[in-house]
Formats: sequence, structure tokens, C-alpha cells
Amino acid sequence: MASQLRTLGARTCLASFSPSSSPSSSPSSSSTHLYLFRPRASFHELVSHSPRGPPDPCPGPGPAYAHANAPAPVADGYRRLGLSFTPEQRVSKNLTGLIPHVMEDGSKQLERALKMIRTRQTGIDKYLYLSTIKSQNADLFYRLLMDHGKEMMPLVYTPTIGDVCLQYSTIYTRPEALYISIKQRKSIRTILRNWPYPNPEICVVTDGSRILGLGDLGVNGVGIPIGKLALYTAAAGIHPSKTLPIVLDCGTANETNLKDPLYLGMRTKRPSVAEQQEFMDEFMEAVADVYPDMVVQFEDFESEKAFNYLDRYRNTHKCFNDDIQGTGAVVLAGYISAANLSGVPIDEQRLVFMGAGSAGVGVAKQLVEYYTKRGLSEQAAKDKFWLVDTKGLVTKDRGDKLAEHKKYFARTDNNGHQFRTLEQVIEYVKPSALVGLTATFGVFTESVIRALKASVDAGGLGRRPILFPLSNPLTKAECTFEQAVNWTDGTALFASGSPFSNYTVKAGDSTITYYPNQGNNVYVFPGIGLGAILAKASRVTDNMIYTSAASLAASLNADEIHKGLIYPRIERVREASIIVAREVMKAARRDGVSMLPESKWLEWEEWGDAALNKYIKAHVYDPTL
Ligand SMILES: NC(=O)C1=CN([C@@H]2O[C@H](COP(=O)(O)OP(=O)(O)OC[C@H]3O[C@@H](n4cnc5c(N)ncnc54)[C@H](O)[C@@H]3O)[C@@H](O)[C@H]2O)C=CC1
Ligand SMILES: CC(=O)C(=O)O
Ligand SMILES: [Mg+2]
Repeated sequence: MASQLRTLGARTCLASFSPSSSPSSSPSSSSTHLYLFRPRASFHELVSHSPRGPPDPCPGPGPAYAHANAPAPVADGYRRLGLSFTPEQRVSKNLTGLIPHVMEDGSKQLERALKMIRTRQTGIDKYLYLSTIKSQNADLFYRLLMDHGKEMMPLVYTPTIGDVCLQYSTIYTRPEALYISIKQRKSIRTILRNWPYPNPEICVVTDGSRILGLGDLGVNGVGIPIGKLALYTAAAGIHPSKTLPIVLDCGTANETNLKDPLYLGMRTKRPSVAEQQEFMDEFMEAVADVYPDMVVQFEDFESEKAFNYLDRYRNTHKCFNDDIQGTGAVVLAGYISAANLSGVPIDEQRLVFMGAGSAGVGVAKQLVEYYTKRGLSEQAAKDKFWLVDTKGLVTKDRGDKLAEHKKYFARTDNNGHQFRTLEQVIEYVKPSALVGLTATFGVFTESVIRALKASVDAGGLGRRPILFPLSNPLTKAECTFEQAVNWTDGTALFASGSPFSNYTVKAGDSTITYYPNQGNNVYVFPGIGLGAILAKASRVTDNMIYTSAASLAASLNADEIHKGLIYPRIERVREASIIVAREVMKAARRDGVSMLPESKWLEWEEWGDAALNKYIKAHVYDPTL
């Protein structure tokens, strides 16, 4: 059996996903299906699983986890493969001789992993090494992510995850998600039940049609749900066994993928929007049947579908769209802080958005909500925004057919003039803030940024421009941090989607260091998801999203405020997420969508936030090594 498994490479056996196979098929000891269709075990069982007989020879997760998402190894890999087993545990678990003799504590294991990561040359190599750790010793993986977030997050998330997605079919070694193709639409329930971990609580699903700013990557986009869910665990403490990454394979428009002999998805063009929507309807119905308590995060759907699916399911399912709502919330939080530092009163701010897709429109709408809550009429709030796309300023009379989601912001006060370039728009609007969500590198040119600064300077001494090039990954950022500093004489209040390094410049005999901010929805989606789960929310409401922004803005500590940051340092993302989750829970209750018993809420009300914090902390995963 051992050698058979080794040669068959059972861990990558996609045959296990045949929808016609029953997840509860009785295991046959002579077949690899023993490893693939073992009835789903409870997490407790997985934790306490103590193999008898010859141990699994493969240096990977245990037999039950042939489908190697991260979760299972948290328990199994750690216990079976970690180096911290005592001699007694090694005897009782039949591990003697299977792992090196030395007994190591967690810090040594962290030291080794850090050394390995730091000696890998490329982001992809570092990612692959981290993935191996994730599948074999997930406690170590999450410790790395939590204790060295600034260094590790860019490796499992943007920007590296962009490269991972581009190359996913080539670097693939084992399945880590559910892969559901439109051809399997009649078997969605079976496939969902095939997931080897019971009752997932949070799912991130994409159809790969707009992966970061990299376009339609088809099934290769699965790296995004995998990466985002790793952050759900690291940043919000949702147990890895409760996370479910899904890619819906509807084909792809990506010619490179279609021609790639190694491409892992369906090698067809996407069907009509209507067919994709039917498939999505079936998927959402199946999810509600099989995992009724699970919160669904829509991620990186191309904008028309993103808006459509959010509208379609938000009142019937527990779901939200991260690119529209999560990005809206995170940018609102940063904007509130930035506006306070800018010297331009918040009610005098004028905002130009370059990019009018799901993120651009989602963010602008969230900011409109902020202004209406401050007392502005909806029209007055909307009038603060000028959206620009590839054809120039979005106006009602531009002469092209505007996509539905752009109509809300189409200007009518342009007196027939059309403004085709960003420079023209800046000259016309005289904005105080410039937000980039175009997925296009370098569109904030020197002349654009200098024009923004000039327009802010004209308002008075000491005023600072808000400059948010938010597109991901770094290769799509509208400008770099260095450019922003140099072209605004260091005055820009800056946030980018992917992280830039600090920038130090010489100033006479001394130096000045500028600190960038990362304006990324990672600051809110983990807390939104955790809050919705713990509140047992039946829906994710607008107020829950809005609250995530307000609570994030209020979560900066004194040092961060002193440094002039507009988001908490990324090392504190977990602290911030817990605050966001708590406030999201309270918003769920206020909106009447929390299914927790009222007695619980009354108890918490009596004791204040401390009691709710305690409840949250008791429910989050904190890996110990
Ligand atoms: N920082 C963050 O947390 C987030 C960042 N993003 C990033 O935002 C970018 C856009 O995402 P979506 O809005 O979903 O994409 P999208 O494709 O829906 O929208 C892109 C928009 O940019 C416009 N555009 C493209 N090139 C342009 C150019 N040269 N000049 C003017 N307009 C141009 C398009 O017309 C379209 O309106 C992506 O790079 C994505 O990674 C998205 C979500 C969150
Ligand atoms: C961060 C994110 O969600 C995006 O770039 O799409
Ligand atoms: Mg996204």
C-alpha cells in the first residue's frame, strides 16, 4: 500500500472529485479511495486520530486529508509531524523513528521556517515553501502569519498571490479548494458534501473572471479564495477547518490559459452571462441547503456579475461582496483618518476616482453613505464625486452606453463638455483626493500628481492631498509610494492596495522616513465574516458593512496616530479585526438579523464590550506550537 500510494500520488488524485461518487462510499482497503472517500470525520475525530498499523508514508497530511486544504493538518500534521512531540507521545502515536529524534519547541520551528523563507529568492518559491508548511504543520504556518504578518502576508496574499494565480496550473501540487465546473451543475450538493471538514462557516468563492487587476484567469484564480481564507484564520481567528475556498469554473476568456496544455480548468470560452447566472443560482441554492450557516464572500467576479450577484442574493442569503462592500468599508475608514489629517475640512473634500468598476463604484457609494450620515442630502453627497474610466469623466451625455453600475455617478453638470484625460478632470474639478481603482500601472503620472497637489495647495497653507492608488498587485498600482512622496514634496496622505516599503530620503545631514499605508480590504473582511458568524447573522446588512469601516477608523492606537498613519499597522490586523467583528456583531443585532438569543445580548449589554470581547476571544483559533 505504501509504495502504491507513493507512485500513484494519491494526494493529487482529482478523480476523487467525480460528482457521481458518493462521499460516503464505503472505503475499500485495496483502493486509493480509502484515502479519498473516507466518511467525513468530525474535527474532534481528526484531532484525536491516532493511526494504527503502518503509518502514512507520504510526508503530508493524514489519509483523511487526501484533499489537502490547510485545515486538517492543523490538528493532524502538527500532532503527527511536528517536532515537539514528547517521547511518550511518539510511542503512543507510533511515531518513534518517523520524525527526527530531536524534540523542539515552537520557537525553533519558527526559526527554521523563517530561515528557509528568507533564503528563497522569489516570492513564488517562498509561497511554495509556506504552502508545504501549511499542509504539514498548519499551526506553524498560522504562527508565522500572525507573528510575522508584515513579512508573510504579502507572500500568501497580494502581491505574490497574483503571480501564484498566473502560474497556478503549473505550480499545482495538490487540491486545496472545491473546484466546481458549470458542467457539474447538477452535482453541486454532492461536491459540497465531499468537502472533508464538517460545517464550514465561511466560504470565499470566485469564478476567476477578474482576479486582482490581472483579468480573467479562470480556475487559476482559486489562489485568491485560498489566500483570503488564510487571512480569515490569521487575522480573525476563524479555525482553518471552518474555511472553504471555492472556484466556479465557467471556462475563461484568457487565451493564454486556453492554450496552456497544463491549464487545470475547462478549456472553453465562458458561456453567456445568463447561463453563468443560472449556474450561480444553483450554486447559492445548494450552499443554502448543504451549509445553511455558512457566510459566503463573493470575490473577484468581473464587475457586471459582481453587482448583479450581490443584488440578487443579499436579501436571501448570508453573503457580501468583498470588492464592492469590503473595499468600500476599508477605503472609507482610511478616508476618514486621511481627511482629518489633510487640513481640508471633510465637507469641503472633492474626490476624483480613476476607475469606475466594482471597486471604484463600491467605494464611492460607501463614501456617499458616510456623507449622508453626516447630514448631506444624497444628491449633495453624490456631487462630491467625479468618476473617470477609460473614456474619461463619466457623464450622462458622453455619448456611449454606460454600464448600469456607472449610471448613479454619471455627472449632469458638465454643460456638454467632455473631459477625456485625468489631467483635464483635475483641472476642472480641483480635487483634494484622488483614488485609483483602474488595475492600470502608472496612470497617476507626475503631471497628474503635481496637479493634484497644486489644487490642494491653492486652498491654503499646510493642506495635504489624499492619494490612494489602490489597484493590486503592485504591478498594477497607479503610482508608487516613492513617486507619491517625491511629487507631492512628502505631503501625500497615501494608501495603496499592496504594500510598499517605507521610503527614506536625505534631508541635509539627517534623513526623513515616510510610512505608507496599505488600504486593503484585509482590514475588514475577516472582521465582517467573523462578526456575521458569531452573531449568527441571517444576512449581512449595509449597517454591518458601514460599522466595519467606522470601527476600523477608530481602532488606531496612539503610536499609529502619532506617526500619521491612517490604518493600524498590518502587524495589528488581528486586534483590529476583533474590534471590527465585535462592532459588526452589534450592528447585526441592531438590524434584527442576529439569531443569537436575546438573553445573551442582554447579558453582554450589562457587562459592556469586555464581555463581548471575551466571547469573541473564546471562539477564535490561536495556534500554539
Ligand atoms: N485595495 C483593495 O483592497 C482592492 C483593490 N482592488 C483593485 O482594484 C482594481 C479594479 O478592480 P475592479 O473595480 O473590480 O475592476 P473593474 O475591471 O471592474 O474596474 C476597472 C475600472 O477601471 C477603468 N480603467 C481601466 N483602465 C483605465 C485607465 N487607463 N484609465 C481610466 N480608467 C481605467 C475601467 O474602465 C473600469 O471602470 C483591481 O486592480 C483590484 O485589484 C479591488 C478590490 C479591493
Ligand atoms: C484586494 C482585493 O480584493 C482585490 O484586489 O481584488
Ligand atoms: Mg478582490
